[in-house]
Amino acid sequence: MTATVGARGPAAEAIARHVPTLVEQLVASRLTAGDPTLWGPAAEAEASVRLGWINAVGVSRPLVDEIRQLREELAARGITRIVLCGMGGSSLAPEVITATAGVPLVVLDATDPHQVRGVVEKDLASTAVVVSSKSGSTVETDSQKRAFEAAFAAAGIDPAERIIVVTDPGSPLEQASRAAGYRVFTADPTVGGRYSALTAFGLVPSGLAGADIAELLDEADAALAPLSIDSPSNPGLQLAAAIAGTEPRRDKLVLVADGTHVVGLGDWVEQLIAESTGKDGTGILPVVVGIDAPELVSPAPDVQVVRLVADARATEEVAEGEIELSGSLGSLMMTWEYATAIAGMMLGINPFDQPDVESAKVAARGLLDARPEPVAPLFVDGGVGVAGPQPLLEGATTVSEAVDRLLAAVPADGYVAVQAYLDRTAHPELEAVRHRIAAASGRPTTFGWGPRFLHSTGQYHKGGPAHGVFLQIVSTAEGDLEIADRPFTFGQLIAAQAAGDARVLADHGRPVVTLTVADASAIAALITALA
Ligand SMILES: O=P(O)(O)OC[C@H]1O[C@H](O)[C@H](O)[C@@H](O)[C@@H]1O
Repeated sequence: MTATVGARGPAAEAIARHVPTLVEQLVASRLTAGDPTLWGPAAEAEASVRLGWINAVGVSRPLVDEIRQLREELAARGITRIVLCGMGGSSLAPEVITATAGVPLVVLDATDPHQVRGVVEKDLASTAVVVSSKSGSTVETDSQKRAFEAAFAAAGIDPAERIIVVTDPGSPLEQASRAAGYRVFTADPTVGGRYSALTAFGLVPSGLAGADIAELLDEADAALAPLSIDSPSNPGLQLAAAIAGTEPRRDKLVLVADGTHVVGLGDWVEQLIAESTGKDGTGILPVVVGIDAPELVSPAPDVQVVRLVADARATEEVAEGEIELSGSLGSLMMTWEYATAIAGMMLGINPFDQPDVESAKVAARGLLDARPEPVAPLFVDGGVGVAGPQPLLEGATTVSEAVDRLLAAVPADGYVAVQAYLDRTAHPELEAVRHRIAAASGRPTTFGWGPRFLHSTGQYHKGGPAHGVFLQIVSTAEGDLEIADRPFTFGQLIAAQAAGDARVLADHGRPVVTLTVADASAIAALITALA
């Protein structure tokens, strides 16, 4: 089932206006041929080493058998639980692939000490760990790997029998892993992280967990021909025009699963779109919502709804102003990758870099080195510490007053970002905050778990238009976890990540309010205060 795009209203007009030009400029065939000039001279050097994803299906085929053999080998040794350590592009695709296939994969893309401990201290005897990092230097992934090495060693298990590494050739992780005797898969370095779904990064953990990766590649393969032709029927051109070509531009892309068999595609699309387009003060903000979201009730003029539906029949009845999308998972992944690259061209940005992600990493590193005393909250309400810029919070004495002040600061074309640096497996109830804030603010609201979102919407928040306001929720819960041979703990790392990102956002002139909770009762008080 190749991808089908339907649209009504401004998105349909955008398709009618832009697709003929894209066809005339031979954009689809030039992209398929790997033409690095599509994004202008400033992006050419990078684009020339970032288009490997177009050939990923063919390049990845030999992996299918290798991964199947390894899965059988592991199963023969009684290893049935697969954990994936990785951030952003190194974990979001396997999460969708395995959830859609209905096979279990434990994704650890966290630094919260409780969440890490919950994964690392469980069922070690039957566990193998995939450590995925293109760069091989991502601090979260390195720390997770160290936690597993220590846990295996403490349990008398040889880590070399359990740790499988996916990385780019020549990375520091490759060198260290080969020296340690780990099984290593290398991937094509001309594929950036968020475009790596159909490379070893998407396939190794998914295949080991039991997903049918041969079928996934078949689906993507079938999508290639329609995506490569210079024709008005090309779904990649249609989707690019619909998400980047509305006038005036609807730059908040609200993604809702409504009948699709694909589970969690929104989170993967979120990274692809936010990191690819959110830069140079422009971009498209992906907002992942549930079916009952306030954003869907009467969408604001700057909101473009994308409904992920079951099949093309549903697209015959596209709701006014919406885009509908259906297709197999493999075809949807290829289609979004094409559409994002083409949308980047239409927006005049380089869709293959992420210039503002680094700033938060640098700030976190600085805080870990300097270890400043924690800043005292302005006040505490119901066990929740409240901090934020003085003029904004002047006179506020409760959590709900502070949040009201923050929401009052959202510009007419702005958005709210809720960022929770907590154990997402233990506190899924926090996600309800998104709905309440969206309803209260009347503006699109994103919800991200930290540090996971730093590798996704984090780029847009700092590099996109300056119209976001930020609500951080951080924890000072007890029960930290050491990281072997590192001068900081998981608790110190996540605290520095939150404080570092808040600092960079504030430096960019974005208002940030930070709510600090120490235990479950403070979390409950916070949720009540936001009701
Ligand atoms: O795979 P890694 O090198 O560990 O990178 C993981 C993530 O790191 C950064 O945040 C990048 O901005 C992401 O695009 C990438 O997916």
